[in-house]
Amino acid sequence: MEPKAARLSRTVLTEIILPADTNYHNTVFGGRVMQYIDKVATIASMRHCRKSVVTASSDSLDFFAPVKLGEAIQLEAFVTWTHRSSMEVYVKIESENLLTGEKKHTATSFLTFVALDEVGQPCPVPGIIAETDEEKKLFESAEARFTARKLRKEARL
Ligand SMILES: CC(=O)SCCNC(=O)CCNC(=O)[C@H](O)C(C)(C)COP(=O)(O)OP(=O)(O)OC[C@H]1O[C@@H](n2cnc3c(N)ncnc32)[C@H](O)[C@@H]1OP(=O)(O)O
Repeated sequence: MEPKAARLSRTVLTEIILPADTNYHNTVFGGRVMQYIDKVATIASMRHCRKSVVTASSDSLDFFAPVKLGEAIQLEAFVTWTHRSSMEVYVKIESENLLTGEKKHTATSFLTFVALDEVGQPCPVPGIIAETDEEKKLFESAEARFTARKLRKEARL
């Protein structure tokens, strides 16, 4: 199977934060951000493998700054690395004050998706070609994160 460029999986999701998305601080619910993350990362992983996928795991989600009511939230995702059937997806999240244009780095997350065949079994996915400095840095460090996840899974059994 031919490897594919990471850029081909790049996916951007932009939303405006409305009252129904907020907590009593008038900032976005963490759970809503997690929903957006899963959505954008699902699309990125499906763009890479062109198969059905499931979310296998989500690593730690680090919030650096809140997103306020009326601001835009933008999530950018791409596949950083693959193993046999699994794909690591990196998601970078920014907020934007739509009146001033000020942008803030809000959160980052790593998730793992697994491609499934027609009978729901994990199936092979293409490798990744990392081109930009960011893609190369994440590609080179991905195997260590994969190993850490495996150890975490084994420790849970
Ligand atoms: C679309 C949605 O809404 S998804 C909703 C939420 N997600 C789900 O319901 C998924 C539930 N989990 C599952 O279906 C299964 O555990 C699967 C498909 C993720 C893995 O199935 P398993 O029987 O464990 O398969 P297997 O041991 O062969 O592993 C398959 C791959 O999954 C990876 N994997 C399995 N569990 C995890 C995990 N917790 N974290 C990261 N990767 C994992 C393995 O490393 C392996 O990767 P590789 O093929 O690249 O080496």
